[in-house]
Amino acid sequence: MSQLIRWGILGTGRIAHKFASDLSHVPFAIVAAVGSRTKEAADAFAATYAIPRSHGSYEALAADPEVDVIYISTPHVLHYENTLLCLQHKKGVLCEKPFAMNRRQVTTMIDLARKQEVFLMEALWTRFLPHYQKLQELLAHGTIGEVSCVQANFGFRPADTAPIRLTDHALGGGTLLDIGIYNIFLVLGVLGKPDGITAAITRAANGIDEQCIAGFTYNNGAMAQLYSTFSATIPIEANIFGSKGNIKLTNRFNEPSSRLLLSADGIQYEEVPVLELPGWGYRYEAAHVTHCLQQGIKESPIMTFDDSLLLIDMLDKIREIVQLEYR
Ligand SMILES: NC(=O)C1=CN([C@@H]2O[C@H](COP(=O)(O)OP(=O)(O)OC[C@H]3O[C@@H](n4cnc5c(N)ncnc54)[C@H](OP(=O)(O)O)[C@@H]3O)[C@@H](O)[C@H]2O)C=CC1
Ligand SMILES: O=C1OC[C@@H](O)[C@H](O)[C@H]1O
Repeated sequence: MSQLIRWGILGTGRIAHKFASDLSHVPFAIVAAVGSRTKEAADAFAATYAIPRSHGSYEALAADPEVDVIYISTPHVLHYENTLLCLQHKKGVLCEKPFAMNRRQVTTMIDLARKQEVFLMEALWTRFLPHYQKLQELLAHGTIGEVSCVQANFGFRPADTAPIRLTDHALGGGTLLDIGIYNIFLVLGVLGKPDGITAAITRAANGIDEQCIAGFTYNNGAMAQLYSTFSATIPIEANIFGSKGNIKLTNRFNEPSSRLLLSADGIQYEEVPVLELPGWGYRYEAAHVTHCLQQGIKESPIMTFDDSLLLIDMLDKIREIVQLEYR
C-alpha cells in the first residue's frame, strides 16, 4: 500500500531532532507538522526539517487535520496528558518511554486508544533495532542454551548541557524511569516476568534516584542484575550467560551502534554480523508505526500493550520497594 502517513512531532527537544531527521529515511512517511509550547521553537524546528506546518501549542498540533500520527517526546510526567490530548483528537500516537508514570495512567491511555480506535505504541526503539532482533533470534534458536543470568548496566554522569528533565523530580527525573527502563526491557526480553524482585536506590537530595540496583529472580533458578546510575559514566553493556555460551551487547546496548558478541567459552568472543541502515536508529520503530497505520493496525504486534503494561508494572514494583514517589 502506498498511502502517505503524515507525522506530527510534539515537543522540540533533543530526541525530537533525531526522530525528525530519521523520518526522512522512512518510505511513505512525511513530517507534516510540529507543535511546541512556543511558536518560535516550532517555527525554528520546522525550518530545520522543511516541515510545512508549525503550531505554537500542543493543542493546535493535536487538532491539525493534516496529521495522522503524533510522536510525543516531552518529559516523562507529560506523556500521559499529551497522549490523551492526541487520542482525543483521534490521532495515532507513538509516545516516548516511559509510556507514563504508573500503571493507572498507562491503562487509561490504552483504554482511550481502544475507544477512539486509533493506534498507540510506546516508543521503546530498542525493540526494533537489528541487533536486538538478532539477539532474539539467537536465543530462540538456543544458541547459548538455557540462560542462567542477565546483567545490564546503564549509566552516565549528566553533562552540564543535559536536559533538566533528567534530574528534576517534578519532571519525573531519576535513573530508573529514564535509563533503568532499558535494563528492565532487556531482561524481560530474555527471561520474561520475574518471580521475585529486590531493589535499592541512592536517593538524591531532591528525592530522585541517583542510582538504582535491582535483582530479578526466577523460579527456574535464573537471575538478573540491573544497575542504573547518574553518579558515574560506565560501559552501557549487557551480558547474557547460558549453559552453552554467552552473549555480550557492547556499549551502548540500547542503541544500533551496539555490537553483538557471542562466546562459547566466556573468553573468546566473535561478533555476530548485523545489517545496520543509515540514521540514528529511530527509523525502525517509525517504519513499523507507518506500516501499522497503512494497514489499519491499532496495536503493534511487536511492542504490544501487554509489553508496555509489564514494563510499567516492573517500574511501579521497584518504585514501591524503594519508596520512590512522584506527584
Ligand atoms: N528513545 C530514545 O533514545 C530517547 C528517548 N528519550 C525520551 O524522550 C523524552 C524527551 O527527552 P529529551 O528529548 O531528551 O528531552 P528534552 O528536555 O531535550 O526535550 C523535551 C521537550 O519537551 C517539551 N516540554 C514540555 N514541557 C516541558 C517542561 N516543563 N520542561 C522541559 N521541556 C518541556 C519541550 O519542547 P517544546 O519547548 O517544543 O514544547 C522540550 O524541548 C523523554 O521521555 C525521554 O525519556 C530521550 C532521549 C533518548
Ligand atoms: O532514552 C534515553 O537514552 C539515552 C539517554 O542518554 C537518555 O537520557 C535517555 O532518555
